[in-house]
Parts: sequence; C-alpha cells; structure tokens
Amino acid sequence: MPISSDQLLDFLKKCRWFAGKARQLTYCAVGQQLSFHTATLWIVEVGYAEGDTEQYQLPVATVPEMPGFSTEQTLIMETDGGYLVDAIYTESFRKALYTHIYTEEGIGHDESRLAFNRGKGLAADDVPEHIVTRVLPVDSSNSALVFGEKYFFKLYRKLFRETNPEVEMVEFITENSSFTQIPAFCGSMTWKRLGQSDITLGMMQRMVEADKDNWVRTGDYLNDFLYAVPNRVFSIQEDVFERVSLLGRRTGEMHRALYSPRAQTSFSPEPFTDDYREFLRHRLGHLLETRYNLLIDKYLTLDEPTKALAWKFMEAKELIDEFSEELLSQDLDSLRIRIHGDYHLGQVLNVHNDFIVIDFEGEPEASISDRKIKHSPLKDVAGMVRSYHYAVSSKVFNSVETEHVETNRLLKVTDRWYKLMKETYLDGYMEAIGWPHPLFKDQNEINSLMLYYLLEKAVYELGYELSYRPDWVKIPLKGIVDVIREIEKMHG
Ligand SMILES: Nc1ncnc2c1ncn2[C@@H]1O[C@H](COP(=O)(O)OP(=O)(O)O)[C@@H](O)[C@H]1O
Ligand SMILES: O=P(O)(O)O[C@H]1O[C@H](CO)[C@@H](O[C@H]2O[C@H](CO)[C@@H](O)[C@H](O)[C@H]2O)[C@H](O)[C@H]1O
Repeated sequence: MPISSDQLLDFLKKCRWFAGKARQLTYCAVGQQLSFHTATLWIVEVGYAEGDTEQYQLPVATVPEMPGFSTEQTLIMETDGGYLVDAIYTESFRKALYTHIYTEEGIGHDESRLAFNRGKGLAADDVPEHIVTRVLPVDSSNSALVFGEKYFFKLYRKLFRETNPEVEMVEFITENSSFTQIPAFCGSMTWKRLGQSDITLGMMQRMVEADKDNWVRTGDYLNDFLYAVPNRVFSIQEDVFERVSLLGRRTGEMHRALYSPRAQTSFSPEPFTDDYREFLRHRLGHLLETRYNLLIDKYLTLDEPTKALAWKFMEAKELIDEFSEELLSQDLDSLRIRIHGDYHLGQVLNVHNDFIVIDFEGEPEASISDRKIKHSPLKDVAGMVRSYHYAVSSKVFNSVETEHVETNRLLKVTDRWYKLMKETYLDGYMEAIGWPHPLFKDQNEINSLMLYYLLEKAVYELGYELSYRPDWVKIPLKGIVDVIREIEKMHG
C-alpha cells in the first residue's frame, strides 16, 4: 500500500507514542515490511536534522469498514473501497498475536523472521479459541492490548536495535527468582534477522488490577497530612509508615532477585571497574553541561525563588566536580547489578494492599546500551527517594489547604515529612537486603553512593522538567541544592 511521506507524518503526529513531534524532521518513510496474517508490520524510519534516526513499529491492515472501537489514532488513510488502519484496532490481528505467543510458531525464513516465545505466566488452558481481546486505552509511549482480561501485551512503538531491556529484566525475574511483585512474564515477539541483533516488538505479562499507582496514592496521604498543617498539627497515619516500609522491603527483595552470583550470566554482579567510573564521570559531566546550558537559555523565564536555586546550583559547579572526582577516584568495593533504571512512585502499582513494579524499559533519555549497564542498586533507591521529595514538593507548590501557611514553616514541616519517609523507606530496604550483604561494602560507601545517585538523578530530572514541565523546575533544583548542602557539610 503506497503512502506518501506527508500522509505518514500526519498520522504519526496524532499518535501519543510518536516521540519526534517537537523535532525537526528530515524524512519519514516505511522501511521494512513484514507480513503477519491479514496485517503487515511496517517499520517506519524517521530522520531528524539533529540526532539519531528512529524506527517505529506500525502494524497496518486494510479493512472494508472502520473497526468498532476507533480513536483518532486508528485511521491512517482511506483507500479505494476501504480504510488503512492501525492493525491493533482489528480483532484478527490481536487474535493472531495471541495465538502465535501461545503456540510459539514463528513466521518467515532464516534471513528475516518473526519469532514468538511463551513465558511461565501463560496458562496452558487459556487456549486461543476462547480468548477475547481488546485495546487498552493507556496514554503512554507504547500500545497496550489485553487478552482474556488476564494478559497485558505491550506493543513497543519506538524500537531499539537490540533486545528491549524490559523483556530481559521481566523474563529473568520471572524465570529465575521467587520475587512475585512484578506481573509474571508470559511471552514476547521478536524480529530476528541473520547476522543482526534481535529487535523486540512486544512483550506479554500477567494483567494486574491496580486501584491506583503509588504516585497517586502518596498524593492522597499527603492531602491528609497537609490538611492538618494549618492547625499546627503534624500527623502521619501509622498505615503510611507501614506502606512506605513495605515499599522499601519490596525494593530490597527486587534487588535480591536481580543479584545472581552463582552462574556466570549476563545478570552476574560486577565490581566498580575503571570503565564504570569513567562512564559515571562522563554521564554526570554530560548531564551537568546540558542542564547548565538549558538553564542559561531559560533563565529569564524562571520565577525569583527558582532563579535563586539555579544560582546556587551554578555557583556549586566546582564543588560538585570535586565531590564527584573524590568519590570516583577512591576504591569502591560495592557491587553492580542490572536494576530497574527508572524507578519512581509512578512505576509501582497498588494491588491487593501490596505493590507491583512495572516498566523496566529504563530511562527514556538513555541509549539502549546505557540502559543495560549494571549499577549499584542504590541508583534505584535514590530514584524512589527523589520521588518522595517530588511528591511532597508538588503538593507544597500547588496545595489549597496550605496556601495561608507561612512559607518557612511549611517548608520545615514538609521537609520533616520527606525525611521521615526517606528514613522509613531506607530502613525497610536494608531490612530486606539483610546486613551484611556483598552488594554493599559498608555504611560509608552506602552514604556516598546514595548522595552521588541522588545528585545525578536530580540533575537528570532538571533537564526533564525544563523540557516538559517548566513549572516544576524548582523541584529538582531544590533536590540538587539539598545535595550541595550535604556535600558542604561533609567538607566541613
Ligand atoms: N501488567 C499490567 N497490567 C495492567 N496494567 C498495566 C500493566 N503494565 C502496565 N499497565 C498499565 O499501563 C500503563 C503503561 O505501562 P508502562 O509499563 O509504564 O508503559 P510505557 O513504558 O509505555 O509508559 C501503566 O501506567 C499501567 O496503568
Ligand atoms: O515516563 P517515565 O515514567 O518512564 O519517566 C519519566 O517521566 C517521569 C514523570 O512522569 C519522570 O519522573 C519525575 O516525575 C515524577 C512525578 O511525575 C516523580 O515521581 C519522579 O521522581 C521524577 O523523576 C521521570 O524522571 C522520567 O524519566
């Protein structure tokens, strides 16, 4: 089906999952086409004036009538006597997908083929004939399909020219550990070509019924907490401490599941090598440079309190460099493993009074090879700690309950809330890890690495907010300034 570049682009721009909307495009065309039953999988190539080209997955089908459940992301173009649509909206495509995962039957030949693999979580009695399918309306960077109200299939849109880290992580945890707080791995779909890396096209997991994600739930706790603040009451429910401690324990258990020292596998722990130190040095240096430049560009658009925080950050450049160099030039005897990589409250679903961790794809800004690098698990821990800081800060800046509370008092009580959450989370985490543990050398090294990862994460977030949510820029800046204060204390 010939389609012009403009038609394709018009369609892509309507899709939530197309990440190139704000970039200057140089071309957009259908590259490879893979036959799949009544559909064809288009591998769409997109080039930009700056930066790497991207590949997107777009399954298409020609149908005589528009599918029953259609959105503005369904129709690609009208054809003679029919419609070219995104095939995820057709029952026959979804059914075929499930059938192939269930049977593991591949399509194609050695040069180029679609391979299907079935995971432990897929029950033998869920035969394809009886499976009802639907598209799940999630507003995310990929598409989600549901099979038999039991299985959640993520169809990856932006493709990595390698196996997706999420499939490796979810499959490893499901097949090799007893950690049950992730939706079990049920299968995957891969494009295999002779002499080239595999490209993951989709992954299936058990579907979970979540009432809320933990970002929203933490927001509820904070509303209760802030409600009492104008009356000079500092009150946190016991339940809140229990939940935060449980999240710490679940995080520790997840890292224990990822710590696999016995056999030599791609998941085996590794020491802090010179190469890794160099990677950290380069990463922080690069993050700092891009953020300083972005801040300078946007400085005049910032409000006065944010400008003050930005100054403090810019003035501390030398201190940050010294701190990083001091840490990275000493012997570090903690270990590195594969980690979640983009761990925050929104990646944890509340299910039956417990937590389920999702979205192991890694940090959106990172390259595919960087997403697979092993880190100290403290990087995830720092991600979650930052998220508690975010949760309370976003409320402080937007809460009606506290608008009449004097700013300094408000900052003091909310800071106390954050410190209590942080301590409770960390205690729960260490309890589950068990002490001593080969992942960590000693408390000193834990403290220094935590500080390093907290700084790195807050600097990363600063770029994210400057690009996507300028009103939130002061949150990561405050996080950076807190770390700067800690470093200053260490240096006396
Ligand atoms: N196994 C699952 N069962 C049910 N819903 C899920 C499952 N995994 C993810 N979701 C839902 O889909 C949304 C997007 O999932 P996520 O893994 O974050 O995808 P993306 O990387 O595309 O953002 C989540 O916020 C959650 O609401
Ligand atoms: O889209 P992802 O979930 O993979 O992650 C990106 O977007 C997140 C925001 O949705 C961003 O997280 C930051 O904001 C959160 C609150 O919205 C907060 O809980 C996190 O701590 C904070 O990092 C994340 O950094 C980014 O990678």
